[in-house]
Amino acid sequence: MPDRPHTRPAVLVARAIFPETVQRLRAHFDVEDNPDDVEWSREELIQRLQGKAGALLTGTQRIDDELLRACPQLRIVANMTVGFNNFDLAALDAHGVVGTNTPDVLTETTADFGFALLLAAARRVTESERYLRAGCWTRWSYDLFAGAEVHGTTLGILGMGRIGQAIARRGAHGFGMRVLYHNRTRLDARIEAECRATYVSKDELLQASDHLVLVLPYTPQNHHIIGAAELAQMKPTAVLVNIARGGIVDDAALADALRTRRIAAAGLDVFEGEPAVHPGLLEVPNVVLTPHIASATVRTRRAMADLAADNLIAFLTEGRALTPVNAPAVLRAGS
Ligand SMILES: O=CC(=O)O
Repeated sequence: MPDRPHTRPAVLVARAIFPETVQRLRAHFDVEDNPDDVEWSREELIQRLQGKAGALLTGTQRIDDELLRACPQLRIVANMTVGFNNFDLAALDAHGVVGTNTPDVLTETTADFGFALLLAAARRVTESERYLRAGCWTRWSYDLFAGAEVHGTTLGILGMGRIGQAIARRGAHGFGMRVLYHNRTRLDARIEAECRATYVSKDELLQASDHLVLVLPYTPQNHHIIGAAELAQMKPTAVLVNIARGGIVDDAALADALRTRRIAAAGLDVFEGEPAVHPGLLEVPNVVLTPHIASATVRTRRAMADLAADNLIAFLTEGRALTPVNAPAVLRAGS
């Protein structure tokens, strides 16, 4: 009997990423990539996924029952993000498809950025830079862009996973802050001690924090977990930082709270419906706005791309994903 021709698995890289990472994938797979970073419609994505066993994604492509039905050869979807709210996990499980994310490699970098936003918003960095660039700075005055203190204040953290803990360590050990946190489950005493963080109820967190950083995953339960009622509980001098996901904050309510100075300022890296930004947020001066870049250092983005690629390689060549987010009882058969 003639040997069956050896076919390599085919994978799709849905967005432009580091060429070196694509090269690494080409050593194992037939790769279709998107070097020009064309914005594919969902229909086009589904069409390009035909015959593909794996896909490297960037967290914005919705992977659900409809897509998985239409792509019966797909066995693994590898996000180049730690968040995976683009995956319908029940659908992945039902179709025997593994999803992966990129935890750990971005933890410290993202925590740095949380602090960058907190400091920038509290100390009015971007607002004062706009003033200077506009040629408005004519002389020193005692209250020019006087902002809120950060060191020695009370830092609240909503969502105490890996990134939340890295922020707590920066606050407690670097800025001498008292750290409060609220999380779905309380951390064990060793981690609390290491982060010097105290568990409190959500209401206490909102009321007692001088500044509040949001680092929780987006789930239906967390939709608008910070809305008008929660903002009303915060101190009027507080700064709110969102490096989690759009949709966790009700952006319309936040724009209103910033406009009326219900809270002092905000630093936002993620938005409901991004890349669109609520017009009310664009109108107020007391908010620092960045385009979803909390993990964007060159080294970290390389590590994220590499980990997503390593997940595809490990799973499609050896049958084990490195950082899976689900464990389907039955896996889709390989082709
Ligand atoms: O938002 C970015 C990520 O989830 O990694």
